[in-house]
Amino acid sequence: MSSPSLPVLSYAVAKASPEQFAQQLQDSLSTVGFIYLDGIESHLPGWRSAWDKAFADAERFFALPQEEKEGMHISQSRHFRGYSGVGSETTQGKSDLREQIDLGPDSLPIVDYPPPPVGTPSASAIELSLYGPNLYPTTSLPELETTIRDYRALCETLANDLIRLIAASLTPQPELIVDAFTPSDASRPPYSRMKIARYPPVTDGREGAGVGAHRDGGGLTLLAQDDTGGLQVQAWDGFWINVTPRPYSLVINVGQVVENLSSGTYPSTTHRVLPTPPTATKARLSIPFFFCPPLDSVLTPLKPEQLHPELVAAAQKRAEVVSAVVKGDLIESVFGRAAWRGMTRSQEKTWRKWYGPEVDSLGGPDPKSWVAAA
Ligand SMILES: O=C(O)CCC(=O)C(=O)O
Ligand SMILES: [Fe+2]
Repeated sequence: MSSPSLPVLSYAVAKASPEQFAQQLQDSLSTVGFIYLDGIESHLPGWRSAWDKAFADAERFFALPQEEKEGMHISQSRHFRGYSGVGSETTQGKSDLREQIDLGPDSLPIVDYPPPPVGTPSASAIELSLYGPNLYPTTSLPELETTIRDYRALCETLANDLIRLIAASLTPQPELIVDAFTPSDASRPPYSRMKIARYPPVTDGREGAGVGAHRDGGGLTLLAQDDTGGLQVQAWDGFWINVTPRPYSLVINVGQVVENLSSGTYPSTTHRVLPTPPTATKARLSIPFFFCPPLDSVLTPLKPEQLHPELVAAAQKRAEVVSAVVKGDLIESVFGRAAWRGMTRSQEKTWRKWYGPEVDSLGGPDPKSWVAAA
């Protein structure tokens, strides 16, 4: 018996026949919640070379001496940008066995935090402090910055296209979804984060996952992975499906923003990354891009009468989903609140250094939302 796999959709079909593609999106996103997207290069020239460059430069970055990587450590950034070593990020309270660079839209900070005393005009919401500049290895690997910017720009183009197609597959009024991703003010861009991650072979007997079971908190995740494997998706019956690598294809899933906007029609599916085994000949590399709304975006779920009727009928017949992760742990009506909680709980040390419970009652660890990973 062959093992289950994810649906494979094609960007060429999205371009040539959007209605057929919308049907495929409905079928896959209302069930398993993850797809492969093939055929990107044909409609996004430069995709393969940007992919190759991103992975080659990622490998070079991680091969730098540890002190150089630590020189751009995330704890130096009150905007949570930069490098963190193996075991320092947590998912559901457990350390992840990967090292990574956290990146986001590269902008000037737009708020001071802690805010000036009450009554001063610039007092602002704490989650807006997620906007700020990225950290790059400017002396040891200066080309990484351009590589990341180029790769990121292609992901943005693709994600803007996909969110329109996903919106059209959900509702006759797609603008109700698309508008949530559209900034009302240029200083508050879509808060699309990105990571460059390396999962080394675990040779010291350390227990744990590459990344523990979780549901993504953003809008759409566009994941590029090398040929190692290790990503698994939890099907509705609880079984884990291996997401076998496909060269130059993205693995795409919806996060809790789209789950929320779609009133649960497209659920955010639980997934995890297994630790890279000690027998692996090299580390696994992956580059997830998390397409998100601006931090001040207010999310209004679609009402049943705004959805395509066939989706409502399908949802009524659906069985209960088995998952290792509590549902809706990052659903908030203002997107930035969820982004803040997600970021501060996975990088607690950086949160304590710059903010901490005295000034911030919203962030940090949130054990109430964890359940034991299955
Ligand atoms: O590295 C991967 O394959 C997936 C990582 C992931 O799920 C995440 O960072 O949210
Ligand atoms: Fe994820």
